[in-house]
Amino acid sequence: MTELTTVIHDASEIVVGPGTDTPLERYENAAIAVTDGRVAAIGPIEEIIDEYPAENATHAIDASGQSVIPGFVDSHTHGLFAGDRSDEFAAKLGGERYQEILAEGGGILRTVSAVREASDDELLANLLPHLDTMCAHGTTTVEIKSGYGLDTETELRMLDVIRQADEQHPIDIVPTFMGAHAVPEDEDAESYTDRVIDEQLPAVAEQGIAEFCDVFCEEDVFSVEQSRRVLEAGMEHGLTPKVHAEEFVRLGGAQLAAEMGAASADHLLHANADDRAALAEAGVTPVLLPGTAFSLGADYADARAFLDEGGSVAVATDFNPNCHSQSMGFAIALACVGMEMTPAEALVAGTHGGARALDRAGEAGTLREGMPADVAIVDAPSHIHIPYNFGVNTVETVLKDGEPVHGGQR
Ligand SMILES: N=CN[C@@H](CCC(=O)O)C(=O)O
Ligand SMILES: [Zn+2]
Repeated sequence: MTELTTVIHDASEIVVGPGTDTPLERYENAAIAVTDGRVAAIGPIEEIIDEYPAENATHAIDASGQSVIPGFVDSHTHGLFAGDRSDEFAAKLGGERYQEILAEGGGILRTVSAVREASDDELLANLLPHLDTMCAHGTTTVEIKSGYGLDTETELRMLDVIRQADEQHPIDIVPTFMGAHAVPEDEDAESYTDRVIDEQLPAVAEQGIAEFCDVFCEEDVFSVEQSRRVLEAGMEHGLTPKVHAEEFVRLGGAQLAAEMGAASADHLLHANADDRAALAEAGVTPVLLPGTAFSLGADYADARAFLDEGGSVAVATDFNPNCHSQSMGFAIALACVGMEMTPAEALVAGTHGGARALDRAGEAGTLREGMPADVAIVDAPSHIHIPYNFGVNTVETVLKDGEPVHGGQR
């Protein structure tokens, strides 16, 4: 028998997702009914409430004065880590460069040491509170990468902890293998690339615990050719490619992502018009990470060019020890103020765009009929308040598959 899980009624606004002629399809004075965890009906309240009376629902939520949006899909994080690199944040403010810190064995390599020393239980205990914070800020699906192990044992441990967290926490977690995140201190990039391909990838594939394979295609990290070899090997093992591309210099990662039909190319601070055209042509989702530019003090990616040239983008947090924010609301505020996106464009990029970057456009990021009812309720009358009220969490209640997982009913 169908269960009327939830009815959210009297919302000032309900955001469905991207519109056909408008950036955002939305209803005012609206309601949404959820049966068996999925959106059964959404629209103006008078069209919904007769068929789905709130009093018949397990959860009836009065959202008057509030904006109901799809849960955020945070499509790029390195959210599983150990240690504390806040001192590097201060050093960067004092003029040190990210690449210098990495070349001296800090940065990613410092987190690698901390992760190798941490037990599985400690890693899980680190991750779960971050997931709670993400959830409290409206994220209902998050991608998390490995890549702080850089050896087979620790990469597998990271992916297994990500799997455990996915089982224990209501947020959906999408696992990405990123053995090619940095070159270990005692190795050269070429021989380490061989080890990623010959040792790590087969072990990851055998365990079936990753969906994507990502690589840091960057000057002094992995060359385009090394990145190509890793991603091709990943594809042979059934992992969909993703690329960290053009973050510090324009090396060719975006063109590689286009050539390989990657799910996404991420960062893109130095991408040019040829790169944008190649990504659009190949249907690769550009994932823009304004929090990274903010924390590095770097210039933002040219979101306007991506959008004005007819493409679409995702916006994600890039939560990691170098970019320490779990908040999609803050990423959206930066997307608006730093990258000149409209609040509607930024919201779509943080929901539907993120779902596209994770090959989940049919399962997350919009509130159309039949979709899982992953919902964030913003305690303000419109989605514009998310970036307008920057630095503040405007999300009051979060539902996953129609069930409240954060906040309360009024
Ligand atoms: N740029 C490479 N990787 C991460 C940073 C990871 C770290 O510094 O720990 C990123 O996407 O921003
Ligand atoms: Zn990253």
